[in-house]
Amino acid sequence: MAVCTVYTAQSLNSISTPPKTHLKFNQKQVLFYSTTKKTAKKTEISCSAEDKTVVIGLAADSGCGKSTFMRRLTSVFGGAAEPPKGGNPDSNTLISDMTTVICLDDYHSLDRTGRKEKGVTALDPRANNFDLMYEQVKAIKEGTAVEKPIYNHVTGLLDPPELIKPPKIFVIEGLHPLYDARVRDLLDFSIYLDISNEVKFAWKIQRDMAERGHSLESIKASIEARKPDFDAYIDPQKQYADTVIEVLPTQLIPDDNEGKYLRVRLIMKEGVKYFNPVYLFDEGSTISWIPCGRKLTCSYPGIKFTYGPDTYYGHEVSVLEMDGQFDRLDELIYVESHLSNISTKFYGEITQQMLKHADFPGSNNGTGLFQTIVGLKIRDLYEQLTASKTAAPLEATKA
Ligand SMILES: Nc1ncnc2c1ncn2[C@@H]1O[C@H](COP(=O)(O)OP(=O)(O)OP(=O)(O)O)[C@@H](O)[C@H]1O
Ligand SMILES: O=C(CO)[C@H](O)[C@H](O)COP(=O)(O)O
Repeated sequence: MAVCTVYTAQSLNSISTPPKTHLKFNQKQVLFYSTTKKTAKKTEISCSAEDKTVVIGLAADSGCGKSTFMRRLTSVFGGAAEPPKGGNPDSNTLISDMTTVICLDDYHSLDRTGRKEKGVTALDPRANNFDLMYEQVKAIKEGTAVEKPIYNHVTGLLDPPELIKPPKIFVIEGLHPLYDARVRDLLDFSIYLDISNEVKFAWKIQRDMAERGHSLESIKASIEARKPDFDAYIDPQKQYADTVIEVLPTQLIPDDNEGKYLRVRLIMKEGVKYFNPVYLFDEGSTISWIPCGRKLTCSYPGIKFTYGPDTYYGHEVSVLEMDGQFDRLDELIYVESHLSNISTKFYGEITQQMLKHADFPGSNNGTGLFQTIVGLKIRDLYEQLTASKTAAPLEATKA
């Protein structure tokens, strides 16, 4: 355990000005008065800065697989994610032992009627309260609980707020986690799910017709109505993401428009602290690999992996791509054993995770595979970040 030197007031009651900084030590909030150093009492205590919350941002349009990704991510950290106990049954929050996932729809400043009256969509920044989003994400990151609003998707109204306590890993998912520069700067890691229009359309039709009773025409109309704001406010966020999962129609079947087979690209930014991009065979080389053969069963149209360096919005990136789908998920171990920097804790962990959630959408293709890999990379990043934060105060004391 690191040792921290803390200057506390002799008596907290004697302090009339607001504290400069809040630090969290051994589960307790300690007020740290850097400006009152002369009069304050100097104490050395063991300090556990590992309590600090790591903040992850996941951006995507509605119906693009955020919930599915979240289920894979929270599973990597263990324990099931549940809505807050005894809270609003329409809460959008999911809590597990290590993680709390909030949906940024809760920062809509206009309810459904308000948006209709003003003629704006939920994607429009004018329908969202970024000041509050920033204040509350910052507070959580600093270890302070917040009363977060709830946007009720059933009624279309803003409900009374719910208490959110700082977890170890705080995930903010939704339309705008990377839109506001202040919120963006609070993120320790960010992901953008980039689903091409063709694929988005196929997924939305499948869900909204089967589960929500919408007609094909109304789904088409809703996608068209959102498109200008999607292009203006949501899509540009992908340039800021540390990792993008891009989902496109297959190239294995010429002019395919059935949407059954997908080409999925994992675009990983180089130079991100605590994040080493995954590679296939040889780091930095350009590789094309058709693994179908003795160890991997592939029916038509087969499977193709590619890997190599590229640039994305002016950033150096590594891109791992999978086109096609697995016939047998247990054989994924063959592919896993050829990937490096995957941040697994034991041989076959990716395959085990994929088999565990074989019923989730995308488990037989690159969407499930890459979401699982990103989950493992986030766990690794969390472990490195907390280890470094624990060590950091000791360094400060030495200085
Ligand atoms: N990887 C995938 N492969 C195939 N279909 C998928 C995949 N991911 C999601 N879908 C489809 O898209 C639908 C929406 O997925 P999900 O609920 O995870 O998205 P979401 O972004 O959380 O949506 P919303 O924000 O509207 O709640 C699912 O019901 C499923 O039909
Ligand atoms: O883009 C969305 C993100 O989930 C929703 O459409 C937005 O939050 C508005 O919700 P609703 O349609 O339930 O009023």
